[in-house]
Amino acid sequence: MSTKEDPTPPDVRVDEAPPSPRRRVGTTRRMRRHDPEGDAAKVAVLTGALPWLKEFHGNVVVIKYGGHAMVDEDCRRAFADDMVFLRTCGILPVVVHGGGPQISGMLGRLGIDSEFRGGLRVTTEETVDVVRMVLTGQVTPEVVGLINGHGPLAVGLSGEDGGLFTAERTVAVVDGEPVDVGLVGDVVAVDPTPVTALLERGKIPVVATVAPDRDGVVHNVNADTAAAALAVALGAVKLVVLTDVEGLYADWPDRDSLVQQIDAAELAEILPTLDAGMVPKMAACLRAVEGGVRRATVVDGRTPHALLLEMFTTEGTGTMVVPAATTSDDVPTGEEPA
Ligand SMILES: Nc1ncnc2c1ncn2[C@@H]1O[C@H](COP(=O)(O)OP(=O)(O)O)[C@@H](O)[C@H]1O
Ligand SMILES: CC(=O)N[C@@H](CCC(=O)OP(=O)(O)O)C(=O)O
Repeated sequence: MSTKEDPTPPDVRVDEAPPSPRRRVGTTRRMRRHDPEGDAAKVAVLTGALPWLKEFHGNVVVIKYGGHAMVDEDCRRAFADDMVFLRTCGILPVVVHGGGPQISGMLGRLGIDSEFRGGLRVTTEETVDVVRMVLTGQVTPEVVGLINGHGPLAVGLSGEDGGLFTAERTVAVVDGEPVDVGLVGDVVAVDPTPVTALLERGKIPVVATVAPDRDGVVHNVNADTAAAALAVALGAVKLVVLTDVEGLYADWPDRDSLVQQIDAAELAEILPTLDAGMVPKMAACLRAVEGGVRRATVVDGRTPHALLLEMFTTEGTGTMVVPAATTSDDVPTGEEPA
């Protein structure tokens, strides 16, 4: 059966083409198969998203966009679409990007080795120059450009701009022992004004995570760490960390041990046992929920639109960190935006 109103021919998927004007040229009327089950499924997806749209509307969501999640072209485009989707729905996305592989690539081209201890890059004065150059000169403009393919929405800034972040030199923890990793900082103060000013103007802030200490010395800040600090300072309802793995595996690398949900107390307990790569990420999720962010999730950035699936379905995807002693499933709170 066909409907005379529908402009789409049977071999064209509805989501592949924008609506076109109804064409009635000669006998070539565009038709589509009647598909009640398919239509019902689409309606269920859309209506299922409603409580989540209400939950997030008018609220800040911080998205940490990891360097490994930026590599694939389709995923990059999907990421930009998702940011614009959120903004168009009246949600306030703030992007904090990484760029670890991109920094390592540049260091390699310059003949400088990359070394990580406890998940943090050992950072000399020479290294921090390269980190700053790659993050603010290469990765930020690329992410901004991707989003701005949709229109002039994204604006790039770094922890050095407008006093956004103040860093303090930190140490890595390896086998329970503190290890000096050089000019690596933790965020000890956030002035969110540069970000909130952009949000008030309808923009999407895109943040690079180099930051000065109190003496103005620039430090290399892990992007997961910075995203958590910013999410807390902005009173975000959610932190979403896009990475190159499905989520947290309790027994890495056993693929059957993917953790769907974990509370802050349980996470604090297993944190010291995790492999180095995952430590800054899970420590960041813990910091976020302990700082008042309702949910922090680690999502597979290699799957296009995993972020939408995570945010707008009750089943979600990836690993969700919830405040301690949260026993209920993830359901919309029904609270009004802050
Ligand atoms: N328990 C674990 N669960 C999931 N991934 C882990 C775990 N332990 C170590 N990893 C590694 O951590 C990586 C993610 O960290 P990282 O490479 O720093 O990501 P990003 O660049 O997104 O910040 C995964 O690709 C995986 O190889
Ligand atoms: C101190 C430290 O390790 N800084 C990171 C900053 C970039 C980052 O965090 O990038 P991803 O999110 O892609 O890993 C680094 O130099 O690689």
